[in-house]
Amino acid sequence: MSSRKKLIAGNWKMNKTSADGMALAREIVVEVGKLNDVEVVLCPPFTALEAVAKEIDGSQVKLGAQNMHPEPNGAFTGEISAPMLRALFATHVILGHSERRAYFAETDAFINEKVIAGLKHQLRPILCVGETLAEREAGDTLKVVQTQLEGGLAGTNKDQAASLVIAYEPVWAIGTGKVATSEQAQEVHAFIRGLLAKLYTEPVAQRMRILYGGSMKPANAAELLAQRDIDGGLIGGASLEARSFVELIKIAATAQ
Ligand SMILES: O=C(CO)COP(=O)(O)O
Repeated sequence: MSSRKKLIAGNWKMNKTSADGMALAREIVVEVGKLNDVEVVLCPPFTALEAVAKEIDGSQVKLGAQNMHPEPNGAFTGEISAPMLRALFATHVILGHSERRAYFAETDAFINEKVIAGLKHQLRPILCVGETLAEREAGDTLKVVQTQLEGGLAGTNKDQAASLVIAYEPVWAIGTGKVATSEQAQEVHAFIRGLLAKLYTEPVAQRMRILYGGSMKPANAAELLAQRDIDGGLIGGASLEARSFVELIKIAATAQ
């Protein structure tokens, strides 16, 4: 049993207009907006942030973005900064998602700049790490995760660690319906916690949340969330409908 409160974050990716996002957020707030046993974060696309912020106002549900630029402002056409997100009452930001790494060539060094900037502006980064299928089959899973984690967290200290969330998302399990087994996930989560203990300290690492992401849904959530080092989920597909997302939140609320 752990004292860490479970966290369920919905990564809507490039889905939902602001009107659709409002409707979804409203349903979620009605169902779980007062729940205290689990932390809930909605991460809509930038264009729906303001509308969703209004819907969740006054509830326990929190707001996150899916990406940001490390600079606070300037000539970076098409980008969004940490102060802009803070102005819309975002508290979290997903950084280093495998889709950003794969399709937008984000490197660990660039992701690290974003992590540092997010912390500087009082945003909680949800740093994503995870191996591809080829890397897993080559036996490189832990090496890849270590490189991404140490690269992404470079220059952070143990006081900042309290604001950080880590998400282990094996690339081969994202959007594929192929969920990692609870043993596969727990092995990597325990490894990550060990690395966090080395980077910060053991007590700090014990307080940090490590989420699992990759085809998590109501049918497989209870077993994953029962693992000692799995502290919640970063949910893609199953966060796009109120019914499955609310069910996941309720499962997390009762998981030990
Ligand atoms: O990438 C994910 C969350 O960030 C996981 O996506 P799926 O839940 O659709 O597999």
